[in-house]
Amino acid sequence: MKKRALLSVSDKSGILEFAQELEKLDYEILSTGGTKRFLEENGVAITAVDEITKFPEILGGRVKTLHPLIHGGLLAKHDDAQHQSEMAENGISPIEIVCVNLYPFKETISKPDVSVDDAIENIDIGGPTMLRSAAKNHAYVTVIVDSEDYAAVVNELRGDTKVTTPVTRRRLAAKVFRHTAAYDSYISNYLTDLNGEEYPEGLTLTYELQQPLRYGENPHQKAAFYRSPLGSDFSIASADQVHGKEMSYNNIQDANAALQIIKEFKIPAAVAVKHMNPCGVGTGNTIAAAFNKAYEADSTSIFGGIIALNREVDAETAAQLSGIFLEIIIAPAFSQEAMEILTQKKNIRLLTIPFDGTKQDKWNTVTVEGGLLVQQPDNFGYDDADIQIATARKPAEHEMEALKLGWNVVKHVKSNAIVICDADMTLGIGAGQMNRVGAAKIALEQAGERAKGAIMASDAFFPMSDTVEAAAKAGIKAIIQPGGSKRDQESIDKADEYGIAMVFTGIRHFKH
Ligand SMILES: NC(=O)c1ncn([C@@H]2O[C@H](COP(=O)(O)O)[C@@H](O)[C@H]2O)c1NC=O
Repeated sequence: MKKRALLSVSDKSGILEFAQELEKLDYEILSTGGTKRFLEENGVAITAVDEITKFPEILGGRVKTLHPLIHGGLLAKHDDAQHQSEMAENGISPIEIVCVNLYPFKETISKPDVSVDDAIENIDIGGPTMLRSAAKNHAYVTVIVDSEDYAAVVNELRGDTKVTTPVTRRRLAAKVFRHTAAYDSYISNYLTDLNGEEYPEGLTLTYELQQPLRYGENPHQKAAFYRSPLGSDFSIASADQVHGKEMSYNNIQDANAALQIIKEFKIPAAVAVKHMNPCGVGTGNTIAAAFNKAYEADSTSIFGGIIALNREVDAETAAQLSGIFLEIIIAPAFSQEAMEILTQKKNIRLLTIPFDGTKQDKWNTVTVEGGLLVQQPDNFGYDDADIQIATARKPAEHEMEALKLGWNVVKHVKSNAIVICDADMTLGIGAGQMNRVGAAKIALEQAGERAKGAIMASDAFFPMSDTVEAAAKAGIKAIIQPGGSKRDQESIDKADEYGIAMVFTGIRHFKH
């Protein structure tokens, strides 16, 4: 009796060649409606599954292969006497190879106007059932869920033993269970979202390997990058690397940080990042002017930095960029001339990102040892409606512009965070300090003389008036901060004493 292979696929790519190889290897091929039609049209002889089950495909395809004559053939142990006698009694023959890919549920729910009915109809039931049966019985059955595996299986079947190896069968079975687990997680997350359930009793997250990395944060740490298939489409995971060395773990983190900052700006802007903190942010009428400001903001720290720009990089900007040692440049596009200039540097990584992406991650996650924290992304930007003027003096118009810039940047600086800036560039950034006045001193020292007439932004309220005092002494003219301290009045009095304008946003932007 011929060995049997059951092929039932939604995505038909590569299936014809695979079926032809199986035919050559003398397999009988069983198939469901659409797969059968496709293969027969291309000259492959097929036995219909319903010829075996003597039961038609019903309910618009909801029931095709869910039958003991199929699942008995998939689940029977080939060397178990009891199984073999039950098979014979019930007229069941073994199926040695199963090749199934599933209804495109993920692709269906990714369509913007998908209906619930359409989504439900794209939940595959018979396919995962066959995959799971075959994968459980991988001691005897070869199961394939990914067309990438067709060639490897054919190679083994062509070998001397004419069978796949136990290691291959186990590898393919593990892949199946990963695949069906991910498939179920898309379905459960979709239904959970429809019901608006926020914190279900379990969280099933699915990621796909983007790339193994040479190492992690340090060379002795192994690492890889996984992407969220239904996640943000304006992200480092959706970047296209057009030039340069392979991205590293730290590059990915830094590039992500740079992107989150650049997203705050509609006007031409440039952001330089080091160790996940901005070291310079500039805006201007052109992208070259914006980059120039970001460079001037801190021409020391930018060395070895990661740059994100929100306009196409032109030749003028490329010429400026190429004068500095940079790790990465991210932009919506690079002009041809810019590419010619920048690609002269072999190692620099050039990334394009679709800045018109509209999908956002619904949750941010971070691991702690033994667990996972989830929270909404911090999507609050500067909003005039939040602003309350706390001091006698109101900010002047140009100070207000600077306050907006400072507020948009300080949100992305590790807490405790202080930013000194004017209306189109940062002048000093104090990041990750254990006390607020310490962050202020770092930022003010870096700004130096440039602090005179500039503004200060603070990611959280001032617990006492010492930061206002330090700001005043350096010549700061306006401050933006959330407010909300029991001792706000002391800071307000201090600002009034020095004629500083201070505004409260009511929103805190801690970043750990
Ligand atoms: N209902 C069943 O018994 C069943 N058996 C196989 N399928 C799926 O039907 C698809 C192939 O269908 P066709 O060969 O008719 O194009 C495959 O994605 C397969 O996973 C089924 N469909 C859905 O549940």
